[in-house]
Amino acid sequence: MTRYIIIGAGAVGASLAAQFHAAGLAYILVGRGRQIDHIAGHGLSYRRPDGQKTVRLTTAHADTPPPLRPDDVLLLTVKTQDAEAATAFWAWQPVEGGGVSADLPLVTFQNGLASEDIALRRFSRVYAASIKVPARFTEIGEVVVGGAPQPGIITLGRYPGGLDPTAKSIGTDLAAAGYLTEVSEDIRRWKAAKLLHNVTNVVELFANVNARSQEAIAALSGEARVILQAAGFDPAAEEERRVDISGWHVAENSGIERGQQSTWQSFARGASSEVDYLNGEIVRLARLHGLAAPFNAAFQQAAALLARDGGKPGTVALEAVLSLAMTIKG
Ligand SMILES: NC(=O)C1=CN([C@@H]2O[C@H](COP(=O)(O)OP(=O)(O)OC[C@H]3O[C@@H](n4cnc5c(N)ncnc54)[C@H](OP(=O)(O)O)[C@@H]3O)[C@@H](O)[C@H]2O)C=CC1
Ligand SMILES: CC(C)(CO)C(=O)C(=O)O
Repeated sequence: MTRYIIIGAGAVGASLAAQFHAAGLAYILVGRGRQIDHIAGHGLSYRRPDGQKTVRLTTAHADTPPPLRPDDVLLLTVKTQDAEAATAFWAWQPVEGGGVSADLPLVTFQNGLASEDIALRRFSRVYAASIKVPARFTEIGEVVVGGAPQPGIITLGRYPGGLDPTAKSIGTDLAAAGYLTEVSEDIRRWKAAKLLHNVTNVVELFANVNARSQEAIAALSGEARVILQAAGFDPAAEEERRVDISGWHVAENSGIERGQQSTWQSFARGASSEVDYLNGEIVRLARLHGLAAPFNAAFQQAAALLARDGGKPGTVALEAVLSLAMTIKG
């Protein structure tokens, strides 16, 4: 039986572990700091629209990784800025019976386009997942997932392209764990499509009036689409989905608040920022292709300064960032 090593015990990783636990799939949740100590000692408080449970998960601390087996699959659920260190560590662990973990399958769950290439530097079999899972981790020991009736939607494929029996088998297990799951031969298109949304996460960091917030969202996403297409990406369209998601929604009063997506959560927790891999990915592609991405560059810069100064969401005005965009040339 496949055993899943889930690396990162935050919003996505701890909720995956709770879903695997309920489905009877074999897994170990590996985390660090107070979060994994709390989950190991007291269980995970897991809130879903139908109620809250304390789940006693199988855990390990990142400093004392479990011995790996040949049938393990690694699920990378850290943020992109931690993917380099995490894959450097996890690639070279011994595997029972011989070999190193770089030959085990590894699935990247990050938003953005960077983590697959980071993983491919060391892992020979990389699978990418594009996930729409409204999850929240802002309090130690607690994770909320507001998707209903299923926790969320996962699209998965071999990176950079294709499908193989391992991708299909991971997809089957994710479906058994309750996710609306689809496998894709061209996962890069789904990752690019998701980035069109995630470049707008950054808007939630700034104090705004609603009208200007919509203007910022449209500018960031529109600019990202132009740059991605110029860089050769062909973002997938929602209508291409083969899995029926028409009944899926984010439940009211589920603990998932509008305007508090994953980037906001990191700033609220005082954790590091993923913005350089979201808006920064668009800026990087623009520069590679001789184009300008002033909106993504301005929001990237404003978010970086907020992080540098330890600022909380809502302490800088959105108008100031929109004005900065008008001054940026490249
Ligand atoms: N939250 C959401 O709703 C969604 C998130 N995503 C994406 O999923 C990815 C994960 O996000 P999310 O779950 O929100 O992130 P979180 O910050 O909630 O969780 C990541 C966890 O990984 C831990 N971590 C970092 N490095 C290591 C390591 N080397 N070993 C063990 N643990 C480690 C972090 O610890 P520490 O706190 O100490 O840094 C943190 O607890 C991101 O790319 C995000 O954009 C996608 C869709 C939805
Ligand atoms: C799925 C979604 C939109 C959840 O809010 C997300 O990607 C995020 O929080 O970054």
